[in-house]
Amino acid sequence: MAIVLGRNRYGKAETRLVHVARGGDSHRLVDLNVSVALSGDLAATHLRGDNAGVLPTDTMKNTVYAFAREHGVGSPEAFGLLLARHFVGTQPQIDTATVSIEAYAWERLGPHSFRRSGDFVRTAGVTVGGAGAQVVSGLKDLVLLNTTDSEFHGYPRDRYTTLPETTDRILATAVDARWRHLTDDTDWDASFGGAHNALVEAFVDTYSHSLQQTLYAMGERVLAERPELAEIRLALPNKHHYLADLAPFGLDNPREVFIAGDRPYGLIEGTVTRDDAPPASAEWYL
Ligand SMILES: O=c1[nH]c(=O)c2[nH]c(=O)[nH]c2[nH]1
Repeated sequence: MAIVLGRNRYGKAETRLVHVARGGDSHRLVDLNVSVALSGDLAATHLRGDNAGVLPTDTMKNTVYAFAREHGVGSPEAFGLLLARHFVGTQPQIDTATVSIEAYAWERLGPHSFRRSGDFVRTAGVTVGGAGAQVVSGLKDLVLLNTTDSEFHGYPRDRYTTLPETTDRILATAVDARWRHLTDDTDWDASFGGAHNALVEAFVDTYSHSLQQTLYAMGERVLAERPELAEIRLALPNKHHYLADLAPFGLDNPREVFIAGDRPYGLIEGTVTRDDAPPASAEWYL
């Protein structure tokens, strides 16, 4: 029996970068949270404390800020590709770089004035390694709700089942979705906008018999409308809304008054794929 070093990676997590592009009268604002993770031949530091191959995580943080000045910051996908290629290209002991970015939206109020608009966070995950570059775009915390057109019944019952069947309920979720691109060269912002719209439209349009059915419809719509995408993964918490019992007060409740549940919540997760899509070249998590 031997004890050996397993998979490992390291990097600087959550470097907060705000970039102001001052060209012209109207400024542009980009607000990112950038995490870098590098892996490769890192056995020496783990086994002997030999740091000859350990680019400091402090340097990774500095690189994020320096690249923002030297190259500007466009889409999170493009900025992630630039950074990931830099680390793999300049550090021979590093074979794979993953850059994960959260982008916070700011709505323009004037030429140099903005309001943080927080109805979702855009995400990008770039992995550059031996198999090339893999780009995963996504969003999280997009809260959607339908006040009707949602049923849930026909499920198995056992001695612990108390849930009443319903043909009319509120369906609400906070969308966490990631989608994998077929190439590393796309109009990232147009692609993101199209995928976001497809997700929302499918949620609105789907008459739902389960959140699972809605999940598939959302994924299917994104892949149908975005040929540049291979696969989408969704995690949809079922944000339960319970009909309040107003009978003790002599009141009826024709599906008007609800208790918004916090926890526990159902968590519905699934992947929708193009069956002819090439497999992912790197692991990616939702
Ligand atoms: O859309 C739903 N899917 C479930 O799997 C489930 N389970 C549950 O209790 N309520 C619901 N709703």
